[in-house]
Amino acid sequence: MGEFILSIDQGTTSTRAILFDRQGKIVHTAQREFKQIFPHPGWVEHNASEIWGSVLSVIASVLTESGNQPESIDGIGITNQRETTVIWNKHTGQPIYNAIVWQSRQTQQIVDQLRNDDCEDLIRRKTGLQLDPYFSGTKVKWILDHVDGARAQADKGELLFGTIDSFLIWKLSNGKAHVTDYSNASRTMLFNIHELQWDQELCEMLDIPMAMLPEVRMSSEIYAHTDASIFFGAEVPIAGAAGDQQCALFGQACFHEGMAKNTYGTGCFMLLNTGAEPVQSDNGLLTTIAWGIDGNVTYALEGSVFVAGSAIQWLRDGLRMIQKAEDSERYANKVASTDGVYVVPAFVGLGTPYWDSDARGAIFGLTRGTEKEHFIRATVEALAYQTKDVLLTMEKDAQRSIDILRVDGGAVANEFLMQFQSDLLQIDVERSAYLETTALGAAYLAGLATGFFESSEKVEALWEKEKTYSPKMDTSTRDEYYEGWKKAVEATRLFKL
Ligand SMILES: Nc1ncnc2c1ncn2[C@@H]1O[C@H](COP(=O)(O)OP(=O)(O)O)[C@@H](O)[C@H]1O
Ligand SMILES: O=P(O)(O)OC[C@H](O)CO
Repeated sequence: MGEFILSIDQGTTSTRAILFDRQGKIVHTAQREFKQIFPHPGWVEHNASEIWGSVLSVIASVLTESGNQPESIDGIGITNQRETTVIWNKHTGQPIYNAIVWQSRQTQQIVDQLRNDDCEDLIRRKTGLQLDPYFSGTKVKWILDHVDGARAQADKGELLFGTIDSFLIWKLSNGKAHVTDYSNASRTMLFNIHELQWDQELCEMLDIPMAMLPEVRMSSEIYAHTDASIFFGAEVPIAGAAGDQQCALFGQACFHEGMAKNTYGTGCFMLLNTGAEPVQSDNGLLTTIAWGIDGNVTYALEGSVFVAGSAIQWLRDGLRMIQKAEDSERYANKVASTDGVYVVPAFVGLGTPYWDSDARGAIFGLTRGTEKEHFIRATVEALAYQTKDVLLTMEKDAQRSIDILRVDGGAVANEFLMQFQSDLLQIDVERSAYLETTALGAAYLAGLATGFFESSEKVEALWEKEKTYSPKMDTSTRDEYYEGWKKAVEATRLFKL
């Protein structure tokens, strides 16, 4: 048995490789950013070959920098930015187009057509998802429709589709396994989450040959071994995979019905474990699969905010108001409030509960006295307001109150944000001792399959809280702030070009 589990966390902005020990502690991390491609306004793409290169490079770095051999790895867990769509040639392994990223809006027309054809209800019933360009199905169709010769190749069975997990497992195993897990399949808009299989009617609706689709497996099982020629001479079991938000739920040990977490990364994603039964949402939440383990599937309700940490990146890279993401906290703390300024970062539309893909970002409440500090504070606060929108919806749909929120992701380093979040929600916000809960979740999934981790009970006992933020703001101020936010969102949605 090896000494470590290797987690590969393939996120929207960077790829990480992390070695975990038996206590779930990080032994070493390597990270690499890759290019964000914006071919047109609202489109977001990645070069899938560059992503594959980044994966190999972080694996090499984590091993060499920590002085470990590939043989010391007991198993590999993969977690990924979800919905992002790759189509590759099964003979050459070459992607036929850039990966279309989950945030991208280039399939809006396909979505509009499906809406006109009255498919929205059917899609929601079968997949638990909203009809939106966010999900993989319309992205697959777009690539097949737009890349010269792609449809003919697909019909001949020469092309494979996968979310990033699937692509990486195929690459690492040198084409031996074309698989995905239940959590990732549930984000494609092609998977029937009740029957637990690809849905022929949806595939026909989108003109997608089913032969392109990966086999759907448990989130914790050995899918294949790495090919020695690729994995530095070793054949290591690839033993776990799940979408990054589901992995964060697992890494936060939210194993029981009613437990919730919110991850503040590029976007913000709140997931509530709803147990063995799917809960249908009437208010714009997604019904999704959390994971499949030991032959059983667990469901979750999810609220998705498209722009969260990326709004902070926009302050840094687009507006050049800050030099580093962490500067946002210092500036936010320099003023006592935003003085009535609201930033609604609807850069790629609005997700839960609005699902308004035509909305675009807006700023309200500017006066001659507005300073950079107010603007920055309002942008940070927007992460918390969007989270409140989601939490209120979740409480309504799940018909239960959420009394504690476990949080993780890059932006939870921001103490101002955490306190403001607790104030706005009037509940305790618990920051996990492990900020890399996504990668940890993937490590647990892989380690449970190989026997590296003994049981989910043992894993649950490893969870540790680093800090609790409790509400301090008086309720009238909180209500006044939130009312202002709701007006700002309403006004944002009225403005359409
Ligand atoms: N101190 C901070 N305050 C606010 N946002 C932050 C801070 N540190 C990092 N971020 C944001 O967190 C995001 C990175 O988080 P991460 O969990 O690594 O995201 P992802 O997995 O989506 O790539 C970036 O968008 C960054 O702007
Ligand atoms: O890369 P992240 O962490 O922002 O996660 C992206 C989500 O999986 C998109 O659904």
